[in-house]
Amino acid sequence: MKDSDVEVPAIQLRGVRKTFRLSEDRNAKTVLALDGIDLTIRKGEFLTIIGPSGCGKTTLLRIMASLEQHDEGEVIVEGEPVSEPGIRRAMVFQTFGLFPWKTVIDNVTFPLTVRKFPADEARNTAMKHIRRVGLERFVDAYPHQLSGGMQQRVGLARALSTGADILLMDEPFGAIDAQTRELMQEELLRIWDEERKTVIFITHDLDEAVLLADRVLLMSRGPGRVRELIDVDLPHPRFEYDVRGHENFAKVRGHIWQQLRNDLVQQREEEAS
Ligand SMILES: Nc1ncnc2c1ncn2[C@@H]1O[C@H](COP(=O)(O)OP(=O)(O)OP(=O)(O)O)[C@@H](O)[C@H]1O
Repeated sequence: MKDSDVEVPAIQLRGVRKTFRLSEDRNAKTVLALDGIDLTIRKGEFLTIIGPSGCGKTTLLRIMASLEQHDEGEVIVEGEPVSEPGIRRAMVFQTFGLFPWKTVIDNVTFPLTVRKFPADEARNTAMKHIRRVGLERFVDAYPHQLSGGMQQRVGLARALSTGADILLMDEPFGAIDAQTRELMQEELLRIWDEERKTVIFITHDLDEAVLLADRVLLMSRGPGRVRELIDVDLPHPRFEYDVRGHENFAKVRGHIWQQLRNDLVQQREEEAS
């Protein structure tokens, strides 16, 4: 086998450690948010991240996006060590991250305009993705005129428009009502099925973590570490098939819940003592 036959992973983390200082003061208290994270994410993989509140999920994702600097270790994107945000990675935030003073089309074209795309090309690319998420009737609307689910569709269209092949999603459906959330999950799975982008997706929702993922990264209670990587053996395309009724769904869900529950019980006991 030649070296070129070996697929380069989308993202590799080696020994990543991150400490936060709670104020500018050199003697201020510190929080160890992540410790010794080793992780390889395959190209085209859908990885969900779940773990107790405060275990470092967002910090980990922001480090993968180079929006946060790590203290130790290496972040390698498509074979290259990185320290700054780049066009191969796009973030989608829980709070949508839209400019309230810009229309839908201007929000979606924004990252392309910043990169000096010709106006026509930026608009055509943006329109293609706005159509894809079903918002063509709302191109001239402002974010406050849209529901939460629609605003998150704009966030998704913007991330897709950048052409990034790695989507870093921080609880993107966390602020959306339960039914819209199911629709958004279907839409995301459909897009993923068509384009096979690498998706790294934080969630607090156990069902969502299992439903969407090829693999679930279960993190341990702070300082954040990789507790377990769990393969999800469920058929595709999942949006056309009710995987919630599949025996593997219950098995994987039950296993993750057991681990999370242990962490929560332990935390309660420590707080009480
Ligand atoms: N800018 C910051 N300054 C100081 N401490 C921080 C900062 N950002 C995160 N932390 C701390 O780092 C730890 C990990 O935080 P992080 O937000 O990554 O966790 P999380 O798993 O995403 O949490 P949640 O599930 O509640 O969203 C927490 O103890 C948090 O208080």
